This record gives sequence, structure tokens and C-alpha cells, in this order.
Amino acid sequence: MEDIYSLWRYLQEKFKESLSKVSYDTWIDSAVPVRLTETNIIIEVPSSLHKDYWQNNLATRVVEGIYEFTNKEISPIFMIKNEEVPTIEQERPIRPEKKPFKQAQLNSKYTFDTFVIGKGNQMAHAAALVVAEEPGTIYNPLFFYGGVGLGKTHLMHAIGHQMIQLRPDAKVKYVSSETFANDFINSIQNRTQEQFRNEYRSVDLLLVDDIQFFADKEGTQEEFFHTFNALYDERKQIVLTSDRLPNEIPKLQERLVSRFAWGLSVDITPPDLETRIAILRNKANSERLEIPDDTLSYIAGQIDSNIRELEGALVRVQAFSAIQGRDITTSLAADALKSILPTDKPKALSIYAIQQTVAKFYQVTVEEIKGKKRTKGIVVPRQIAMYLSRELTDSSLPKIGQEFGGKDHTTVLHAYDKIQAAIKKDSTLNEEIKTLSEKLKNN
Ligand SMILES: Nc1ncnc2c1ncn2[C@@H]1O[C@H](COP(=O)(O)OP(=O)(O)OP(=O)(O)O)[C@@H](O)[C@H]1O
Repeated sequence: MEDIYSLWRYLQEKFKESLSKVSYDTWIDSAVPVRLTETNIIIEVPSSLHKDYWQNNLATRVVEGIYEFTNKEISPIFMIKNEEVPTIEQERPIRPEKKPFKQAQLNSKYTFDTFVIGKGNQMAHAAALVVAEEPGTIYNPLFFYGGVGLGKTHLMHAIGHQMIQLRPDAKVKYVSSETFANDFINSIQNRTQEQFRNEYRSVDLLLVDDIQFFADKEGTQEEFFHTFNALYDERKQIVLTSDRLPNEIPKLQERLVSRFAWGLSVDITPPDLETRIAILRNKANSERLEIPDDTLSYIAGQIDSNIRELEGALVRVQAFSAIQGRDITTSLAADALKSILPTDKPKALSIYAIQQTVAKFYQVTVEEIKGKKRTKGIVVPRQIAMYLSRELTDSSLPKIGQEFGGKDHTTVLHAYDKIQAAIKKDSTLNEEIKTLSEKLKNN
């Protein structure tokens, strides 16, 4: 048998590559491998919350990682610290089994009931409900896009659950784009393409997550194109997610880009403070944690862009309180999060600050920059401000458009391309943009 510690180091490295620092520190760093046999690995974690998280989110990756390292199928068993080490023979392997269609690999926690609605996801939530209730009619495909950990997968699963509740015989299939690609490749290797096609083309609802990973996979794109057409022609609902709009995914075939635009694309933007507090409160209630309101506000104030990290922070605070035997208070939360929060976090640059700086530099007003006037003296500063908003902030194109008086994302893209091309030819403009960037970064 392999050495458990080398294997663990290998798994740690893999998780380090794929998880954010906060998630890694919360989930992986706190886990300890206890025993390795021919069939199982026992992993000790600090709390039941950790155990749930490992089982729901990380177990499959453990199986994959161990298989890469040892070439053996070994399932993880998670035990909570200080519990008795389980006897392996009595344990059922946790490795995900092939479930019947109806259950469709849906995470039971990702439902509409547990989804908190806020400004950034309101439209996505509404579209998801429509699609669950009237699949294949209005918004087909439905395309969610937005940053990491903002609830795209959650909403997708919620659609699946809701559809099964309304129509218990509905066939729902949820896959990540990688699973689709792997299934396709395996079907070629095993000569089971017909089975593959039957499986994917006979569903009532197909949910494909993170399709940005289709980039560079020509054969998979080809196959997905046919799957898409077959389902679409039969008026079956398709829901897709990605971290960006289809036309921004490099190497995505044009015919897929245009098909994805047939339905509705909705972005999910980071939650505001109120929504983050509401998400934490829900989570704390469902875990029966006693946390004062000011502590929830404190945690929500520290982690402002990613809900997965927000949840990770709550688990960390809870674990810290359990280990130290202290009640959860704001000062305990501050201690618990100290090591994962950047100490000199630079304040994120806002689009408004860019508009102000550019307006002042070119002696126009912010209203003119955000407005519709097409005189040259205004159009160029407006395009420069859009260009800098894309370069210097994490905002998506639609979000930038919105901040410029509700313009379309294509207008922003056009401005960006135009300025990018212009600075290569026009050295004065190049200098001006450099000066503006420096000014903004040093603010
Ligand atoms: N509005 C919300 N209400 C409650 N929980 C939420 C909400 N949005 C996200 N979450 C939770 O945050 C975590 C991350 O969400 P999810 O996995 O759906 O993100 P994602 O956008 O699919 O991210 P990725 O791009 O990494 O796949 C999940 O545990 C999810 O339940």
C-alpha cells in the first residue's frame, strides 16, 4: 500500500491548485489522514459541518486524486475529531454511486428554499423559477454567468429539484462540462457512443455547469452541438453556466455562441452587504448556531465577493469557537479570521472613481461620461473610462455597461477594443492612459 503521507501531500497540492486560500485553509488544512487501506482512506475533520462539506463537495475529488496517484479505487470515510475510528468493513463507501435519473446528482441542499435573493441574483432567480415551471418554452437555453462562488450551481440544482417536484417523472441530468467531456471520451474508447447519446438526448432538463471549460475541446464542442440541437428541437430545457458570456469564452465555436444567445443570458453579481448578512443568518440558523447580529455583520463585512468563502469563514468561526470553548462573538470571529484575511487589503477601485478621475483629466463631467452625447470630446474620454474599468476592476462587461448609464455590454467591448488598438498607434494617448492608471492605482 502507498504511504498515506505522500498520498496526502499529493492531494493537498491538488486542492491548493483548485481552491482559494480561504477555502484551502478552512477545509483542507484542518483535515488529517488517519488510515489507508486497499479500499478506503479515513480522514479526520474538526466538525460535522466540515464532514458535510467534504462529503458534498470534496469527496469526488479525493477519489479522483487517489486514483491518479495509486491507480486504485479508494473511497474516503470522514470522521469527526475525537470520535471513534470507524471499522472499514462496516462502512459503506462514500464514492458517488450511479443514481437513477430522477435524482440526477442534485445536491439536496441547493434548493430555491435555501437560496437567498438579493440585488445581484434577483433576475437570475426569477428566470430560474420560470424555467423550472415552464421548461423548454420561454428561455431556452437559460445561461447564467458570473464570478466564482456566487450561486450559479446552486440555482441550477434548484431548477432540477423544482422540476422533479412538479413532474416526478421528469428526467433531469446535471453535469459539469468536464463530466460531459469525460463521458463523451469514454464512450468513444468503450464504443458506447449510442448509449451516451441516448442518455444525454433523452432528458427533459439538461444542466451543464462551467461550460468555459469547453474551450480548447473541439471534439466535445462538436458533440455538445448535436446534443444541444437534439434537445432544443424536442423543446427540452437546457441550462448552462459559465464564468463569462459565451462570446468571451476563447475558442468556443461561433455556432455554439450563437445558439447560446437564442435564450436568455443573466449575470449574477456579487451580493451586497445585506444579502451577505442574510445568507450567513440562514446558514447559521440551519446549522443551529447562536451568533449575534453584529458578529454576522462583521463576518459579512470582511468577505465581500464570494459566497463560498463567506460560508467557509462561518465554518472557521464555528470551529474556532468549538476548539477554544468560547461563545461566538465579534472578537472571537476577528481572531478566527485573522490569519485568512489579507492584512493590507488594497481597497477595490470603483468604476465611479475611474469615471471621476477620467472626467477631471479631460475636463468633462461624470454625467457626460455616463451619458449618450456622441461628440468627440466626450466619446473618447467615455471609451477611455470604459477601457480602464475593464482593465483595473473585476467588473463584468454588463456591469460596466450598467454603470455607464445602462449601456449594452457590446458597447463596452467595442470601446475597449477601440482604445486598445488606438494606444498602439497613438503615443500621446498611450501616455495619458498610463498617467491615469498610475493616478487611480495610487489613490
Ligand atoms: N443566494 C444564495 N443564497 C444562499 N446560498 C448561496 C447563495 N449563492 C450562493 N450560495 C452558496 O454559496 C456556495 C457557492 O455557490 P455555487 O457553488 O452555486 O457557486 P458558483 O457560482 O456555481 O461557483 P463556481 O463558478 O465556482 O462554480 C454554495 O454553497 C451555495 O449554496
